[in-house]
Amino acid sequence: MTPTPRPSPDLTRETDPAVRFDAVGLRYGRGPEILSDLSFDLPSGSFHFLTGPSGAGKSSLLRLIYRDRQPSRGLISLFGRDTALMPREDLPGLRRRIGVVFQDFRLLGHLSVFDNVALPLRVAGQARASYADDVADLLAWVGLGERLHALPASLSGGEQQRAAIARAVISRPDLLIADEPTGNVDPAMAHRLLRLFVELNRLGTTVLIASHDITLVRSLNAPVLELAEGRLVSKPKAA
Ligand SMILES: Nc1ncnc2c1ncn2[C@@H]1O[C@H](COP(=O)(O)OP(=O)(O)OP(=O)(O)O)[C@@H](O)[C@H]1O
Repeated sequence: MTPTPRPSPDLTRETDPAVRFDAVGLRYGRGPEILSDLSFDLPSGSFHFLTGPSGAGKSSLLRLIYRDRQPSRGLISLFGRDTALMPREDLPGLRRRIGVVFQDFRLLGHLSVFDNVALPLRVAGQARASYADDVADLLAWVGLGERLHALPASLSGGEQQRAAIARAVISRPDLLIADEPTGNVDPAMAHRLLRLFVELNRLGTTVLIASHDITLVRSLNAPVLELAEGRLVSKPKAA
């Protein structure tokens, strides 16, 4: 992957974890608590998997990290800052530091694959000439070199997923969170995408990958956060 500049000034102290959950709980509306007593750190520069059966709360935990939801109780810090105390106007800057691969991809339907992937760089104010080659190279790497000008609706599910991954990693975010990022691709492509995440991590990005593909999870010797019925049943000793 071709390095591109980080999108925002990094005010994080080296000792701050990228993510800290302290006794976090979440309920949707008046429903039951679907995440309970979550306490863990993702140290800056670490690589973790998040596993658990369907419905265990993986997507909900990721939603809390990118602040799509606020916890019903407990504290969440990102890059050393308590998110509950963060002014609303700081939220876009925070989100620019986080690359997200959504389970439903969320590509913009009116933009080409190229323009979807280039979006984080455009938003960060970079000129097209400075990123065009990087975007094309990355898309070729994920097997979409022939689909640069296609609209998302004309892509298969696996192709959309790969475009979504390319968009999440293109700006080398400080933190990458990915929700079942290999759910729609064959095993060979899944391992290729995993290599991309490992390379991104090697370049300094903190990575959290939610997956219930145990074969994939075991293919790396990375620490695992395991959820069952909304509780962490195992977490790495250092966390
Ligand atoms: N918007 C919502 N409103 C109410 N309940 C929700 C909402 N989203 C998720 N839930 C409930 O929260 C629980 C956890 O769901 P979540 O999608 O986080 O699990 P998951 O581990 O990601 O599952 P999967 O692997 O199937 O994606 C489930 O019981 C689900 O029904």
